[in-house]
Amino acid sequence: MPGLFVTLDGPGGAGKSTLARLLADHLADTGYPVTATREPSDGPLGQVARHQTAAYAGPALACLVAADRYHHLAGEIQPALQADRLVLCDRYVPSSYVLQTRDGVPLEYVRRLNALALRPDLAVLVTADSGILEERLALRGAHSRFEHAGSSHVEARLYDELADVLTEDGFPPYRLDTGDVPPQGAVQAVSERINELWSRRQRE
Ligand SMILES: Nc1ncnc2c1ncn2[C@@H]1O[C@H](COP(=O)(O)OP(=O)(O)O)[C@@H](O)[C@H]1O
Ligand SMILES: Cc1cn([C@H]2C[C@H](O)[C@@H](COP(=O)(O)OP(=O)(O)O)O2)c(=O)[nH]c1=O
Repeated sequence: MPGLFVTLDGPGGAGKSTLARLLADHLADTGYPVTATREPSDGPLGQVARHQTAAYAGPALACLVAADRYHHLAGEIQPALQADRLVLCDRYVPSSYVLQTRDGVPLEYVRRLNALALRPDLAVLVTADSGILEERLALRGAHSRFEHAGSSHVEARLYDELADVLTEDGFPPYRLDTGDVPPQGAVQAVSERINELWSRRQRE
């Protein structure tokens, strides 16, 4: 697959959406053909998955998110990569490994459900100390039933516990701790990695 596929995952409050927005702007300003997107997608299935986490749970939410993901891949991500674009996706399969297992779905089922999803060229794990995450979430406010007091600790720990499985399945986490790195520092760190991968890809 041409282009470059970069995903951002991590616990709520880690700074994924902030980084995704600033990184997309920075890369576009430096001349990259950027397609910025997110999961759940902005399509009809994604809208339900994003806004109705109170109504959908367990295997139903796992399947809904996976169906949205395959549709998003076929309709937006893969065409952009075919056009040699840099695709930046806020949340992808690693979020399902963590959120769906937290929601009671067996890990093996989540792995099977996502087995056909394209593997990214770079899977960034945006994270921070759980105390910092809790403070940020308290300030920003919760976006879903997955975000509540104490949730950051569980989520951050699960990303760490699943690091080996994620690596084995094609999502080796490139860890970025935003605890003591301001947003512009995070942009700098990820764009350096992207520059390396993009130059290598252009030489292939
Ligand atoms: N690198 C950072 N350093 C300090 N605060 C940050 C950083 N990145 C994001 N924030 C703040 O943390 C809060 C959560 O960020 P957000 O991007 O919404 O996280 P996520 O998308 O991972 O849930 C926001 O108030 C944001 O301004
Ligand atoms: C990507 C993804 C999202 N979701 C659900 C739970 C999330 O809380 C919800 C919305 O994503 P989220 O990133 O928390 O939304 P926001 O950008 O508003 O912070 O979608 C899953 O259950 N599994 C997934 O793999």
